[in-house]
Amino acid sequence: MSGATLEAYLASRVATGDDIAREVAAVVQRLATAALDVRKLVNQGALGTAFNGTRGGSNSDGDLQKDLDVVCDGLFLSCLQGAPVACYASEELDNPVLLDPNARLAVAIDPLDGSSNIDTNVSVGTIFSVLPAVKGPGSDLMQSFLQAGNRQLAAGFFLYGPQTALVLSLGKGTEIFIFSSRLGCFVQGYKSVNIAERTSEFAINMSNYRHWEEAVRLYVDDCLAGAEGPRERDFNMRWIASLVADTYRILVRGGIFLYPADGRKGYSQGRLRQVYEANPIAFIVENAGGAATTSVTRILDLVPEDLHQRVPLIFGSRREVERIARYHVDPNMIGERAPLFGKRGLFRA
Ligand SMILES: O=P(O)(O)OC[C@H]1O[C@](O)(COP(=O)(O)O)[C@@H](O)[C@@H]1O
Ligand SMILES: [Mg+2]
Ligand SMILES: [Mg+2]
Repeated sequence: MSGATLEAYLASRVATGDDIAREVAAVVQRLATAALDVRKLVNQGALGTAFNGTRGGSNSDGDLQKDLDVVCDGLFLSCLQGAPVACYASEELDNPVLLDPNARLAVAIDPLDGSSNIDTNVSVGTIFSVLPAVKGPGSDLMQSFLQAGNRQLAAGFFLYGPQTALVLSLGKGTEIFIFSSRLGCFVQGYKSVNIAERTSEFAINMSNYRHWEEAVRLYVDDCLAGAEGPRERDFNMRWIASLVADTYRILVRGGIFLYPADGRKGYSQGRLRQVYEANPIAFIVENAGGAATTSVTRILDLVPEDLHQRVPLIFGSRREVERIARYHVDPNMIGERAPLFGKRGLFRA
């Protein structure tokens, strides 16, 4: 269904779905409307009022909050007033907010992902996850967000880049919509996304090399060794430091992304947050034929214990994700490099 507007796409999905599908579609529409307001703010750059400031505050994760982080959070929260959403959780808020106690959905958001990049005019985005709200005696708002990612009903992200895009999965495939300023709405830009199984491109923040565990270092060493190494081909590297932009690239041309745990203080579980970053990205990636793990465990099977919990995140081309798992569990992939070089060749992807 390439070329369909977001509205037509959602209507076609609602026609074959149930009531909850209709409610999810309504939420996506509202988020899309708020995203266009965010797009305007991002486009204004330093000429706008919400752009350059930092409130001097930090969110519950200790990250410095930019004014734009907080403004975007407010826009998404207010667009969900009156929507079929029971509760809202955000990177920028310590605790979830109650919206409609009778509603059946919960929405978790990273209102502005990659916000450390906004001053440098690099693409940033908004990541969202839609879950069934947990109801019942004794349940509190937090429980709706402490569900495994495999319970998600929908996930997506908006990318405010050279094109404003919406990447969306309702659980059967992943679609990319691009904002058409001519039509004033999102229009499907590609046929359903399918991440190439194999890749020769990796994305990782190389400056953390000395902090990684050995398995990650060896994997990257083997990529860097290129045609002369055990992979017998050259690898390219990209790191935008904006999860949404790195994910978009991988969806469009394949690749592998790693934000592993490392030895720095506060990074024993990596950097990215499970509920509103890793889970929605993993849902999108799996629905596009890729894989997402902590290195060995599937992200979508993990039950978060805390709203702002971090998790190591590795995702992208399926064969490459599987290969990285082997560096963590297969002794033949680790150990003395020289004698095992030939042996590791047995595992060439
Ligand atoms: O600066 P680092 O350590 O490379 O981390 C970059 C990562 O941090 C993030 O910016 C974290 O997201 P926020 O900007 O929402 O805090 C990701 O988008 C990106 O992948
Ligand atoms: Mg983020
Ligand atoms: Mg953010």
